[in-house]
Amino acid sequence: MWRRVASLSPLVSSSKSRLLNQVQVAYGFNAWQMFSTQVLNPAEGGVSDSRRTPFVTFVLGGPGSGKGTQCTRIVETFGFTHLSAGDLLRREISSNSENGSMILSTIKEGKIVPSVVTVQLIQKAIETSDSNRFLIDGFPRTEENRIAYERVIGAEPDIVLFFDCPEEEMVKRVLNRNQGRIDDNIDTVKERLKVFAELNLPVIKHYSKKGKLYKIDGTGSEDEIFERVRPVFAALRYPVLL
Ligand SMILES: Nc1ncnc2c1ncn2[C@@H]1O[C@H](COP(=O)(O)OP(=O)(O)OP(=O)(O)O)[C@@H](O)[C@H]1O
Ligand SMILES: Nc1ccn([C@@H]2O[C@H](COP(=O)(O)O)[C@@H](O)[C@H]2O)c(=O)n1
Ligand SMILES: [Mg+2]
Repeated sequence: MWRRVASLSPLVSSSKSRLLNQVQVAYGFNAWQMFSTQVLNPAEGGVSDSRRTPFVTFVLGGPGSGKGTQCTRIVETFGFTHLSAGDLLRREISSNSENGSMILSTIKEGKIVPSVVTVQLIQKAIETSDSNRFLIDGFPRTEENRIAYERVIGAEPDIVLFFDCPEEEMVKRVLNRNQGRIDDNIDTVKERLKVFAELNLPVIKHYSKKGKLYKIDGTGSEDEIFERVRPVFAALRYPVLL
């Protein structure tokens, strides 16, 4: 089960990552399936068939549309694990990783970090988590992000939330955020809005065509918005860890 993943030693855990990478490079294979059936074989006390893939929700919307705020509410009410792509990237900057300076300048400019970096961070966060239901916030930002994730993880998201909010309101929220983010300034926000329209809207359209998209009106108070989100999760059936 997923619990076993978290209890693996760092050594075994990184061997598992290497194995998944080798498998996907060599065979373009569904990495989750390989992991479940061969590394965590149910016969050896591993994950059961019904729970072998986590339930994944992508949470999308423009800068300041309220993704992070609503994810916190979903976590409190429905027990999901929140993975913010932006937070994972900011953590890389703070930990002085080899990609830190590239990530910093990309975020400052409001551009998109190469998928290979972001997908690897998400993959690691999922694999080292105890949870089997995730909110992946602020990802995928581009078609390149989406395709890289689906290739590496070997699965599509189960559902996609899109917080639809007018630009004027998003700019107001970002400029009032006051959390010391280097990208919360008018020049970067303008660029982020442009990037959102050009690169993220096609991803949203893709999932809409697939029938996976839940478009939520992102205006009004946080409570009002959450009351629009609640029925989406209340109606879901997802695996429960025993
Ligand atoms: N419904 C709302 N009304 C007013 N302010 C809000 C609302 N929802 C969130 N905010 C505030 O707006 C700011 C941006 O919200 P949040 O960080 O959740 O957006 P986000 O979509 O995650 O943005 P980003 O993509 O920049 O990370 C925060 O300061 C938050 O407290
Ligand atoms: N998939 C992603 C997500 C984020 N970024 C970069 O981080 C910035 C902040 O992201 P938030 O979700 O916290 O708003 C974003 O503007 C990008 O520069 C990314 O490259 N790829
Ligand atoms: Mg956010």
